[in-house]
Amino acid sequence: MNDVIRGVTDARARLLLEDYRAEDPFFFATAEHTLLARGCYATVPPAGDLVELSQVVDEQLQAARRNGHPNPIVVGAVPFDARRPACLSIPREVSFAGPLERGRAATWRPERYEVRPEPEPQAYADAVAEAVRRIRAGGLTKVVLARTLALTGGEAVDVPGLLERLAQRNTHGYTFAARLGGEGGEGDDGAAATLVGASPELLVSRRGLLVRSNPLAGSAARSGDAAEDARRGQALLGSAKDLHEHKVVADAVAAGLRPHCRRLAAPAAPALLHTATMLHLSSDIRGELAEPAANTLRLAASLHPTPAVCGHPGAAAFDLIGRLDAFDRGFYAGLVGWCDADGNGEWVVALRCAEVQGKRMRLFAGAGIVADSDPHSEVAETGAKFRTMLNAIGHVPEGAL
Ligand SMILES: C=C(O[C@@H]1C=C(C(=O)O)C=C[C@H]1O)C(=O)O
Repeated sequence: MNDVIRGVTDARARLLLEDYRAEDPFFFATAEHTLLARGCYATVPPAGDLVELSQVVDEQLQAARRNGHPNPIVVGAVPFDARRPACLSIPREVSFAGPLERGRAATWRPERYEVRPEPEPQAYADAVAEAVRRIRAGGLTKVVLARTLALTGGEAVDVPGLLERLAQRNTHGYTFAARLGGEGGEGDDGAAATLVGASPELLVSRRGLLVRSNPLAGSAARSGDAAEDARRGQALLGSAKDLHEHKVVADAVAAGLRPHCRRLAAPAAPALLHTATMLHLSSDIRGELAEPAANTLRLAASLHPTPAVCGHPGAAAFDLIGRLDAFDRGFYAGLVGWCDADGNGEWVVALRCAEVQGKRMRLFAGAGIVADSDPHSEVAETGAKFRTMLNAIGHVPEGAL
């Protein structure tokens, strides 16, 4: 078997992106490196929850190493409801390279899609209004509600092309493509689904004893004009509603990591993070792990789902999402990433993404709801969050989404 395992190779990031094919299990690009995984050495069996899954993953990685795999890593995606089966595997070969440079705008002929909001924007606004009523009645302080756009094209979506355009436009984020095989991954047309996106949000990374998380919450759409964006950024940094929405998340992440750490540093106030389409309040939280250090997926288990995608308190928010979200989140707002046999890795929150299957694509976007949220602003915010994917598809919607 060793002759088919190439292990870590050094390759230029652009070549990895050009090499990615729709049947590959995993592609992942960050501001620091690019990773392409090929083939399947082993699939990770399901586990009861994320803590158990982190143990199963570690056992599989140690076994692969004992059996001679030169560089076993686990790659893939975990659903929002982490008790449901994840889609994780150890690939046969993995290539790492440096970061991708921002690409030239490639010329391509955008596909035409029929676009259907699910639920309708007004139904989403009604769900937000209901969440605001429940928050004001007490029992919870924040819940994240989401909606989707269902797109149908004339032919199968060109996943490598879509990934390339996402990666070129989002070099500061985390661009990914994770093949969703097995349960839930095969649709009626027989094609396997792929989760494709460009997330701005790092759930957790570990390198040696260094741990990092970068929770986001509190958002504004970018305008296309630098002066106007500066004004919106200042407004966001001064907004009591958004600062509250953010603090709930930053505090929960610090509390989740602290028991694993010897030292932990969290900023007193958030900074602004710019994506190609959005502005977010961002907290860069860093720590040094206590030994024996937990592996990255175990750290993720202490954080997921954060109030950035669920709410606070977590159990009440999770329950309310089940009642008010009009669709099944599947892998949206779950985890995407990788980890190695030494416990290092990176898991990002599966946001600004779509599940692509044959001719169909489902885009997802959510927003944090607090006591003084306005339903129509949340429709606009989720509409703006769809732009990451819509821009990469080349779809210019007529009117508001
Ligand atoms: C839920 C999403 O985004 C999350 C929610 C945010 C907010 O409510 O301000 C900001 C960033 C993300 O943590 C999404 O993009 O779908």
